[in-house]
Amino acid sequence: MFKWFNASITRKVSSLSFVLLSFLFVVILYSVLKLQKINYEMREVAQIDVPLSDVISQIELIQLKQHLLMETIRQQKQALFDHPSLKKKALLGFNDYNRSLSEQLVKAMQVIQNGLKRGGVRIQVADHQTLIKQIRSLHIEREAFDHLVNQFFLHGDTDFSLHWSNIEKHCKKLDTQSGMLLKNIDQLTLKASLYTERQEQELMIVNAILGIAALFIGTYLTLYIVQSVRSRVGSIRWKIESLHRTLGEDSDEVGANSYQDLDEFSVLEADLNILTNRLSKERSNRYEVERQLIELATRDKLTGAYNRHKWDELLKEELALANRGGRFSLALIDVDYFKKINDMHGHGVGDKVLQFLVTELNKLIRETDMLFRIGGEEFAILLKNTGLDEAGKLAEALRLKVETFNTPSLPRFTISLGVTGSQESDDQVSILKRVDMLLYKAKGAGRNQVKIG
Ligand SMILES: Nc1nc2c(ncn2[C@@H]2O[C@H](COP(=O)(O)OP(=O)(O)OP(=O)(O)O)[C@@H](O)[C@H]2O)c(=O)[nH]1
Repeated sequence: MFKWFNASITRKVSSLSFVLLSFLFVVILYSVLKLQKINYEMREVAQIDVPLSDVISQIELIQLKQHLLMETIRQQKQALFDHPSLKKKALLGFNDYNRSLSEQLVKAMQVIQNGLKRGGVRIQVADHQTLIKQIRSLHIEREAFDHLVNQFFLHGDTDFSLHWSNIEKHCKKLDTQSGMLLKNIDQLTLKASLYTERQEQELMIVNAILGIAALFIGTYLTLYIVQSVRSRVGSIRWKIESLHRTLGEDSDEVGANSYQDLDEFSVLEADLNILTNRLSKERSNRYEVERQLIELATRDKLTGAYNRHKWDELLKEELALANRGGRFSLALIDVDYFKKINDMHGHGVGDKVLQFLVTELNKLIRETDMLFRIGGEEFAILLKNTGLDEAGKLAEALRLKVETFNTPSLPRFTISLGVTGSQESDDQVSILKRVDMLLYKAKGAGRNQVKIG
């Protein structure tokens, strides 16, 4: 039982259905067996007790007729023998009585014997057997009475009183015996119907008990499952709400009253949908923030060019690739007389010059080339997979572009460039030293120049 409480909802529902179906099965099985039994008993009542009841009423009628006949003879006395028509009528009445009683007794005997033979008598077999004995003895008495009646009609005219008193005595005896037989048959019929009634009541009580037990168990288990589903759904919803609170704003979307028409699982589904949407929004926001942080960490604030940190990192990577057979070129760029620009036009204008320079350089370089600000007014371009000639041409184009630009809001200026290509066994120090030297040479040669080497 303890294990059951910890089982999954599916197992609980299955076991609940199993218990209820078992109950139903027991109720059906019990009802079928009991109804079969009742059916047999009803058949017994129909095949034995009903015909016997018919015999009872017939015998009662025969006896009534017989009493009337006896009363008539009692009044006629000796005169019976004086009138042949009266005698004949009386004789016919006795014969009819004898024949009818005999017929009914035979009929009763056959009904009981047939019932016993077919196994139809299931209730009070012994009582039925006693009935057979009583019928037999009544038969014997009836035959004896028949004999007395014959004697009466042969010798009654000579000694009416003697013969008639014998008939009266025997008739009473017959009355008593048939009365007892009728009473026994009556009781037996009553007992059989009471017994059948008891069986029906028993069936109803047992079915009611089983039904109530099934209802009780079913209701209890259903309530338990409903309660546990509701409490689990409630607990999951509470966790979702706390998660929303942890995430911050928008938490009022959960637990809204607009769920009134939905069931628990639909509400939970709706909550989860909101949470999923929120989490995916949060994830995209996080990616965006991360992207911005990376940008901030790798870009120069003033010009937007890559910063010194990124420069060191990428230069190292390119050197490693070059050492495995790749190639790249470097251009080192410095604004000529930048101090003078600052001094003459102010630091703000100097900043704008730097921003303008970066914008223009970015327009000319390729997508794979990268522009870095590596000092105050000093920049570098990393030209991936580019030979020295090509890099030299690009440097010259850059120099020319700057020299010839004409923007009214900015003072004119020039740049000097040193350009070198990656060489075997180059490292960070050697390549930087070489390109720095070239830039120095360009400066030394009068500035606004490109030195390649
Ligand atoms: N406006 C501005 N000026 C800067 C910035 N960073 C450095 N500088 C200035 O750039 C100037 C560099 O001057 P120098 O090193 O003498 O070089 P130069 O005047 O360009 O002379 P040459 O390089 O020899 O042609 C300094 O005055 C710095 O203050 C910056 O972010 N904005």
